[in-house]
Amino acid sequence: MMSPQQSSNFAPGVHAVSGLPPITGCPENGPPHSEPVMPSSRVVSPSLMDHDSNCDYEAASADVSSKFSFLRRSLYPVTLKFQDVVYSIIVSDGESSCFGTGEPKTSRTILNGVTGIARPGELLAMLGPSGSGKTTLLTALAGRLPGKIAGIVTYNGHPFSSYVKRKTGIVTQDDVLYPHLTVGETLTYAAMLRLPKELTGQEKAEQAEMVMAELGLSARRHSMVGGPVLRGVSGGERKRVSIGQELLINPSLLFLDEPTSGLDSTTAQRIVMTLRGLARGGRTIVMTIHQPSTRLYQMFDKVLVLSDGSPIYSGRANRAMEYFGSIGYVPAFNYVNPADFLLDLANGIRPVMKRDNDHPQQHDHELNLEAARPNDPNSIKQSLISSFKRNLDPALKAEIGQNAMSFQDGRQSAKAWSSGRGPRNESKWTTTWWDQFRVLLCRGLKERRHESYSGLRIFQVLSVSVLAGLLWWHSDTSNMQDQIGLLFFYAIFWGFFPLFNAIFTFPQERPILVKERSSGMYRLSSYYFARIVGDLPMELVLPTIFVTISYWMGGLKPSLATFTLTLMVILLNVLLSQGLGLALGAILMDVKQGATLASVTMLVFLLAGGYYIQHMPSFAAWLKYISFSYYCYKLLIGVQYSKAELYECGPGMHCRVMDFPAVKCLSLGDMHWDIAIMVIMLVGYRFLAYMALRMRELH
Ligand SMILES: Nc1ncnc2c1ncn2[C@@H]1O[C@H](COP(=O)(O)OP(=O)(O)OP(=O)(O)O)[C@@H](O)[C@H]1O
Repeated sequence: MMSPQQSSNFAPGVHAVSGLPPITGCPENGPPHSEPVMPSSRVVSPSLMDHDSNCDYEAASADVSSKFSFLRRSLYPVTLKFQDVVYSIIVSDGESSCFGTGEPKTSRTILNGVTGIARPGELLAMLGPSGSGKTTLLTALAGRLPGKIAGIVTYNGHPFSSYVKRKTGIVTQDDVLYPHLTVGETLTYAAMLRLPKELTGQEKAEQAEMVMAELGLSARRHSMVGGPVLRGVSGGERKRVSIGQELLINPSLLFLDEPTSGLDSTTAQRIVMTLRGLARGGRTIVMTIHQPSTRLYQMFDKVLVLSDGSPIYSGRANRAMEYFGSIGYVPAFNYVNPADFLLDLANGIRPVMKRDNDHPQQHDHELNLEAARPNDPNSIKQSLISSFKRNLDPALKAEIGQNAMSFQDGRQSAKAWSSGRGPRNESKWTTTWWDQFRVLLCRGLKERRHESYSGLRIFQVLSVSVLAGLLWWHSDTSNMQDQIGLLFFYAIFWGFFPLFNAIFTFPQERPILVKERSSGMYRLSSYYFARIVGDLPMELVLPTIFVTISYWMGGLKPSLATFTLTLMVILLNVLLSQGLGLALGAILMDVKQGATLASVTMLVFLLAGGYYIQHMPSFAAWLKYISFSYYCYKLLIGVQYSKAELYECGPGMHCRVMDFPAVKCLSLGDMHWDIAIMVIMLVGYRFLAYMALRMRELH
């Protein structure tokens, strides 16, 4: 256990002076804490510890570690311990009716009694077949699992806290990055958001530069990151960008979910080498990996092997083979990849017995033992799980037992940590609200520049405006119905268009928002305001172009004041419908559902807008009061025609516009009320969108 006092031995200032744990060269230069962990020393003697196999990598790791020395400043080494971690979920058992009602729910255990320890300077790899629970365990240890876990997980003897959260980096399996930003922009914006406000912008940019240089990304500084549909940098480079984003904060604990998947072996090796170097700098690094090569395996300090959510081994990587040998599982060949061997065991595949020609009697004895052992995969797994439980190192048990006590005692101190009175007395946010807003606004504008100024969008608006101008070419009051039709078209077109654009906003941004918010990068409010302010230019420029073209071509009142007021009403309508789109997107968080609901809503608003149906039955008349198109349409007519305005209602006859049937039924009154209602809707929809985002975060 490490008390706060003890752990303060690693306090940043002291650490900066004392430097990193020494890297002295092979064979002594193992991780700083190199005592054996598990399985029991009864099974594998500590004297069997073998550093030689790691020899080649130590020098390289030392090299990488020294490269990253610029990150030492605020390092706060963390010992991660976890004991008997159990995690279950409730699932429907699949025997439901085709309507999906009344599905029986059952509990499924994903993790079952997982125990282990990772100390500063160590690289712990979690191995296991697909679906064995590696990602779930990693997410749980990183404090990001939504449900409750049973068991004990401590960080320097304390439970998870907001302080630990800020010292923790997590790199997910899928790279969650903005595809249209360059590598340089991605890392620089991350630095601006994640590094403390005490550093100047220049210093933060320099930090991003250094991370780029050390991860070999400098040459790709100006390349787009790309994604599934947009070709950008390579998969390995993208992975390094993701790692770089976490390195910027100099995490004491770094979790990586399959950082090498999909990469060639050389790139994978380079990445693991980098991670090992980072670990040697005093960090605790935990990663999951599917099928490491022998070379990769040799770089791990510790491994934890999971089989169906239960551990079959947790301890030093270079002792795993001896451990399994000591409980009777020996590979058939001398030169087997340990990872392949462990994965076979985790899958319940018993290794073929190796024939020992020098000791045939011994071999026969082993064959007899072998015959007595279970053969089917489930029994083999069960036998391995039980062996692991039996052979847990007593020293570790005692150590974690102490931890359990400190966990109880630590509740108070955990509170102090999370309330900001922690070891470094830091506030919850590293940057101010305004800085977050500013950086997020700039980043959003850069990311969406292609979308905002896309030729296709501009072409769409230009072509519709010219078409409308031609269709309504110089319409005048002799064709009142046509002219009113143009005003209604404005209300509808500028209701649909922004609504459908806005619906995609939050469902599309959700993965990045979740990732960045869970790293405590910024407040939700600063993100939200940056997003809506960032959308403004394009939301306002396009309708302005549209109205300017179609208004004058369409022969509406040739008065600058009327034109300006018309434009204002349309811009208000645009902001309102955008707000509704944001709210629908945030509530449903699903593009398909959002688009369906939006089309139904807009159809209702269109029909209840006052143009098509002038005499609605009283039981449905209320619909028009919730339709913002109705208020917009009323305002456009109120702005266009004065009370005394006349139109040609027959050959040589003039009537009051206010008596025109389609206008009369709108019962135009004081326009201030319509404006007030639209403004209330505008604020209400946006507030609703914000609240929906907040609620989503809680679930
Ligand atoms: N929220 C969930 N709902 C349903 N099943 C879940 C959930 N979370 C995890 N599981 C299940 O738990 C098991 C472990 O999942 P996990 O992603 O941790 O495995 P893994 O070892 O990381 O797999 P892989 O190597 O394929 O990524 C899987 O069978 C998965 O389907």
